[in-house]
Amino acid sequence: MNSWPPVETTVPDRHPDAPAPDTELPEHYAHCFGCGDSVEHGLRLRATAGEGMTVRSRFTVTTEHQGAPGLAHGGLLACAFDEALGSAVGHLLRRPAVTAKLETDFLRPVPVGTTLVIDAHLDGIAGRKVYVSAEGTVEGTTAVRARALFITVDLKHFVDHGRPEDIRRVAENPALLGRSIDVNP
Ligand SMILES: CCCCCCCCCCCCCCCC(=O)SCCNC(=O)CCNC(=O)[C@H](O)C(C)(C)COP(=O)(O)OP(=O)(O)OC[C@H]1O[C@@H](n2cnc3c(N)ncnc32)[C@H](O)[C@@H]1OP(=O)(O)O
Repeated sequence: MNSWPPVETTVPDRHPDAPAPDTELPEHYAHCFGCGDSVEHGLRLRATAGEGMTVRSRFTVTTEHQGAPGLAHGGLLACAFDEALGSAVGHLLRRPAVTAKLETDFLRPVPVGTTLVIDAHLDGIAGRKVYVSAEGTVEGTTAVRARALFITVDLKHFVDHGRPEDIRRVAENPALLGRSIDVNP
């Protein structure tokens, strides 16, 4: 295994306004495939702030998430980790960030009907680069591990690159962003 983080980093402080440990975290966008309740067959991850620089997420695999018969699709497992890792970065640092790199190790298949518990840890920060890793267990056995690089961005990133009609819908109804993101900070 290569050393991690791959560059010199500092361990960031938890933002003073980060949710307290044991706080259930809200969906960050109603139409997010990872956490949004409005997405019929989305992953609907649920997350809880942990101690220190950690967040625990849970993904229950349904029949809509299959790759092979009865087993979760690997791409959707990667998506669950993207969401879980991004949630840790966003909530603990209280800064918008996007995934630049995501790597996953699939150690065991994840069956339909099981709940993958994803423990994400913010490992280090170097300028705008945020390094974060996670382990996913099913009934106590490690099934997937992931590491990612997130880059912090301004809210302008989403305005500049998002589809205008979706941006307009959010501007008209900020509740679509749940309670996570203050659009007028
Ligand atoms: C507000 C409060 C929040 C509250 C709480 C909210 C909760 C919220 C939960 C959200 C949960 C969502 C979880 C899903 C998150 C997605 O799915 S995000 C969607 C997928 N990702 C994307 O669309 C990103 C697409 N890429 C980009 O837009 C641009 O490439 C980036 C990432 C913004 C970087 O571009 P840039 O700003 O021009 O910066 P750039 O100089 O290229 O890179 C910066 C540094 O990163 C390095 N870098 C960039 N890419 C890479 C790479 N792939 N590999 C290695 N190094 C890289 C560069 O080398 C550079 O390093 P240094 O020179 O500084 O040493």
